[in-house]
Amino acid sequence: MSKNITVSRNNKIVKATIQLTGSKSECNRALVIEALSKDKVQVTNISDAADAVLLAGILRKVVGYPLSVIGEESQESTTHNSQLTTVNIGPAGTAMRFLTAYFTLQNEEVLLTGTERMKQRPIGILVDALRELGADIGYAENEDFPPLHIKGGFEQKTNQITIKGDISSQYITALLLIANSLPQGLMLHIDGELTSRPYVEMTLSMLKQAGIQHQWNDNVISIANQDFVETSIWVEPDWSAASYWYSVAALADEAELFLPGLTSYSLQGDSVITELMANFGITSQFKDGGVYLKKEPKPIVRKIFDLKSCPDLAQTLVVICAALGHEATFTGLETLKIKETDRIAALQNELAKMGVKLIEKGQVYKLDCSEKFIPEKITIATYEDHRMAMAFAPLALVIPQVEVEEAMVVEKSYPAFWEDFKKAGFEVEG
Ligand SMILES: O=C(O)C1=C[C@@H](OP(=O)(O)O)[C@@H](O)[C@H](O)C1
Ligand SMILES: C=C(OP(=O)(O)O)C(=O)O
Repeated sequence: MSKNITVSRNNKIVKATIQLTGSKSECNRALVIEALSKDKVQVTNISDAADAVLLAGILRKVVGYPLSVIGEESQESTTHNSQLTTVNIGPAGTAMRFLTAYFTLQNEEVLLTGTERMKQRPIGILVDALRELGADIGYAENEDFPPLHIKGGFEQKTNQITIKGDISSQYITALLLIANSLPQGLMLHIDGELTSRPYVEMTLSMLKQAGIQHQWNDNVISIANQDFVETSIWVEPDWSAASYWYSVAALADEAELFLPGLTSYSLQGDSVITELMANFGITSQFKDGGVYLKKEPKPIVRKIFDLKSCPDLAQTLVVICAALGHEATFTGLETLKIKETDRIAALQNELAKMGVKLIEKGQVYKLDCSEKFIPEKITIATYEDHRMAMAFAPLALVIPQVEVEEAMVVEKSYPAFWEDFKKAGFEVEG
């Protein structure tokens, strides 16, 4: 595939069945659980998401893993110390955070690194918590940021940890995933508001599937030292990926889509897309082991969307509203600036190409479509962010040509995205 692809479409009636890959969030938790359980727990329906394939490669110690993750290049760069293994997790935020905790328990010395962007994504809160437990972690470049130098295996000093909840739930998940393997277990006090809460609930549910019990009272989550049970964990299809099909449905004149494998009782908080998109006339009917999306046009009334529990849906929703000229207000977007890119700035830059403004007023963001126009062609920069590519691609239903730069970024969570777009009748060139 060339770097850029151009998407277009000669009709606005979309009918397709799309089989989505496994959730990268569920899969990455399951892989860490599998590794810590010493294979008592087996993961099935592993996601094709590059972040998950990458983590599976590291945890299952696949030699010669692609993307030179634990390949020769990175190992050569660490010859100054033969004890030190370099593990490069590329752009995978969950892998970075989960492995930081995981490697503190292994009798290994590891340099945990990632892309240039990963080196700008803060991790100090998690490192501080692990150090309080007794772990030996150093910063190889800048204080509070990857790469990290982890000397694994430590004597636990305490089981009481207080951690800020409003920066990233991934720090909390990372600690919870290792909690039952700690000799004294863990009592985690969450300080302040918990962001991305459904992801913490997902972690606890998956631990439960693996036999690990917990208590959650007010802001304290406790997990005692206990053993995993023999079981297998099946990874559900990815609801965040499904959101782009809701977007397609919202921008089409007529849409009938079937997404097999998705259920209404998902562990993924992003399944809330069904409720959010009901506001845009998209119905979700669960039957035949999947979900049917149908468009039943109706006026859009809802003006305020709080996305604190589902930050990965922000780009999808903001772009849908921009395309429809619906001047909505968004809250709960605080964490967007430290994701794959500064997603607020990226949205502002790209929406400006169709005259739409996303105006920041403290913690509230408002869309201004008063100068909106529909160009013949729009070229979208993706900032190494898969969700920029996937959120903007459905614009091909309203703009004759949508060129997406560095289109392979979709691999991070949804490698078959462009193939699936073709299946749904889009022309995808490049
Ligand atoms: O735990 C997870 O799997 C994730 C948690 C969220 O991050 P934050 O907790 O940093 O918001 C989400 O944005 C990310 O894509 C996946
Ligand atoms: C934020 C995301 O991923 P991560 O933090 O795992 O890199 C995402 O997939 O939108």
